[in-house]
Amino acid sequence: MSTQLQTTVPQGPKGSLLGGNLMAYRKDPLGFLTDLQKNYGGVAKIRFGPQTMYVIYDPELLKELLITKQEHFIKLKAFQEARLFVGDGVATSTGEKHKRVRRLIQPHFTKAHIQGYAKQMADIVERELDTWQPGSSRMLTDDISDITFAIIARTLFSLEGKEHSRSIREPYELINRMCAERMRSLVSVPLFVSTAKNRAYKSALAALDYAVYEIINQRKSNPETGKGDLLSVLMEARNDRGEGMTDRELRDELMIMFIAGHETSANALAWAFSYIMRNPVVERKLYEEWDRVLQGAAPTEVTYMQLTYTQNVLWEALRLRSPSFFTGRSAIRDVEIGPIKLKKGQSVLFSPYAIHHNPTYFPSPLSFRPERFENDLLKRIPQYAFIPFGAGPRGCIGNHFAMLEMVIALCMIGQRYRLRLTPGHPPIEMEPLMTLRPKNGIEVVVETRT
Ligand code: HEM
Repeated sequence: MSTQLQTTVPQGPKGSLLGGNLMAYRKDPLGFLTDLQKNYGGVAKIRFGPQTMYVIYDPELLKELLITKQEHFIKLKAFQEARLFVGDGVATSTGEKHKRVRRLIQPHFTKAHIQGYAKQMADIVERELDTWQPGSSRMLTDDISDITFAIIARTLFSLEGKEHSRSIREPYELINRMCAERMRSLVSVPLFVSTAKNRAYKSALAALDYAVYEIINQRKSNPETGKGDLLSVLMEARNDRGEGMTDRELRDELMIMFIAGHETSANALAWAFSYIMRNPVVERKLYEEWDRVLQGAAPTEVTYMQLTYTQNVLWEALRLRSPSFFTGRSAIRDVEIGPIKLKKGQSVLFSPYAIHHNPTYFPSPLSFRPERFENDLLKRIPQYAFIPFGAGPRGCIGNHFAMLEMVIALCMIGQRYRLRLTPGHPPIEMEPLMTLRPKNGIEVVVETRT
């Protein structure tokens, strides 16, 4: 496998006459993206229908794409499909609009600011755990999504209670599935055509809109609630002409925060537990660290720093099961990335999932070994060889937030309960939708930790 900056003209698998490589991708997206790296090295050329694209694995080429030449690109055109429901918020917008909103919300995501959320995060986890009964079985994936959703709702938007979680997460389930399906199709039936699927999709979209506009309207009638939170910052912001955001713009920013902010962390945590439950040695080391560092207390922004093994467990779960398993960029003008000569409009994909399976940087890539992150692994491998949160000006704004909440939730669940897969649980398979989630969820039996 190539680890040098690739200079030869990119090659790729031969596909079918009409669809190119799309069928192979649709059949097994993760296998397809991983095999390309094995077979073609640092960059591969593929074709989805009429569109020729490139998939980058080489860390140096990634640096060009995401950092040094990033101004020549916008977010992947295929994500237009996601725009139907997330709209034009910070994760999908381009140019000046993106820069303005990112600048506006960035202060809420600095390490220093995030630390102030630790107590609220811990309170939310505690409240959830109080409802768990030892000996009962639970759908862990749902519980964790409830926790990460409640954390976003409380810390960024000062919202309490579970009704927001239900009113947003339920319609999102269907939208997530359909959106992923539509993104993988060469041709989707336009939404204005009244098919049963389209009707279900549109009604889920309407439910999602209703829930988010309700939150905005409630805040408008009670502007004093949540002073200084992200919602108030968005509502008080004014552009150069002194104009505030429209309701639609507010809706788009809230939607992206709810979706990007809860699902990714929930999946990463669920994957982490799936590995811990199957690795008694890892579990013992975690217990040892929690007992030593926390001595029964909830993690805080201070003890977080000392929970290094816990962080490594999460890094390793993020490596093996990167929730954001693929993403990409589309060129807004002709541009070269290493050996790739891109025409305006052409797209480049990259897959954190596949990149993290490169044995050059991660020997025995399929093994769950948190210890590999010890002794500053991330300083010993190329900078863009490990990118669960992406990189550059379009990299994840919530990376510190996510790490803090995941450490807090992992510790607090594990301090109180030992989780076991329910007897006869089927193997946990991966389901690559908008993010990489455990297919059919993970059901566990909750045992009191002795
Ligand atoms: C384990 C958890 C998370 C993972 C793995 C993750 C991963 C990512 C990745 C890979 C990107 C960049 C996509 C690209 O380059 O095309 C991204 C962007 C983004 N993430 Fe996260 N994320 C996580 C948690 C969060 C949280 C907690 C929030 C908010 C509280 C958040 C908000 C965002 C936003 C707004 C963007 C778009 C940034 C922009 O385009 O300027 N993420 N995330």
